Amino acid sequence: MNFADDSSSTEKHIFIAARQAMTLQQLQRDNEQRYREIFAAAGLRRSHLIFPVFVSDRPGMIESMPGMTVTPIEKITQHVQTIVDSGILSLIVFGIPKSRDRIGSSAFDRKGVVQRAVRAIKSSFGSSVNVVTDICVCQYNLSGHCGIVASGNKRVDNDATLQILAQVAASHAEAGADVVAPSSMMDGQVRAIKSALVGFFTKTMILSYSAKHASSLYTPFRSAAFAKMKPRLDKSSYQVSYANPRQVLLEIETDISEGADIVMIKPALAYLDLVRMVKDRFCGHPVAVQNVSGEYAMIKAAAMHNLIDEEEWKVCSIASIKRAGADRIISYFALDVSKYL
Ligand SMILES: NCc1[nH]cc(CCC(=O)O)c1CC(=O)O
Repeated sequence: MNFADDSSSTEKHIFIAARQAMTLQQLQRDNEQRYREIFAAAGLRRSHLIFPVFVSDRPGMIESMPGMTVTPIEKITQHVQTIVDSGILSLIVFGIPKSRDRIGSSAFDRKGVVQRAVRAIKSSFGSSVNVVTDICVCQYNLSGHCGIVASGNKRVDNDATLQILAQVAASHAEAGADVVAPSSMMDGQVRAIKSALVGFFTKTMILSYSAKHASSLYTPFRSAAFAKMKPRLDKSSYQVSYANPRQVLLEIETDISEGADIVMIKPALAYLDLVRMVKDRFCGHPVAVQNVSGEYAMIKAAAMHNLIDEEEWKVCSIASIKRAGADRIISYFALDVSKYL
């Protein structure tokens, strides 16, 4: 085509539009290539990723986490199929029960929401899907704390909670969970769960949320899971302080000695030095990292305001978690980024 001054302006516009379209396509291809290279350089594979699944009897969108949904039990198989189709074969199940009581008894009910979901997933997918379940009572009890609050005072009763956590873990293992993941930060939680599993569910692994820091970054999760309750509960009496990295090492050491197959550090991004430290100190013991709801929401919110490039930050943050040494990464972005792997 000749674009000397005498050519019509329509022709010029068509040419410019075509060039822009090509550039965009090209740009997308270049970016895709760049994201693939970032992941390859970090050594990330799909098998490192674990995708979170919220199950409930009441479905819905999660307002605080745009793009995330709560899946009703009857649609769980369909939902897991989309995850499997993306090549992600591990998921972690979070339950949102219908009702709460003082001790969180729906958490260990054989017909509880997580137990039913795990049975459904396992009966459709068998061993081709690796199912991790979150073991805690905060979604199930009246206080919203991760332990049972003794009647009469406001304190979490660590030892009374251990028995309940053991029951929850056994009920999940019985339903078919491959990995149980205690997230309540009660002292002795791994030992209590191990003794409930031993002799019955010998293949069930324990992924302990060993170093779960007290953080406002769980707020979007809590807004989803705690409905009308205060999403900003102070859990600092049992979760780790950011000011105390030595405590992280002690928690990890204790959990490994109690039998944790995998230990976890969370949140992810401001804690990656600890991941490396733990990998080095504990002879490469498997470490998982949870890229939490607030980390997801920060990227989503900034991108919605056109302040950052969402795709680039999903990719770079996940790559950095891998580079720090994480063997497993639980992330709400897992499904989105799987196309670059
Ligand atoms: N104890 C349950 C649990 N398991 C994981 C998260 C947070 C996960 C996230 O923010 O993505 C929580 C909430 C909490 O501790 O208050």
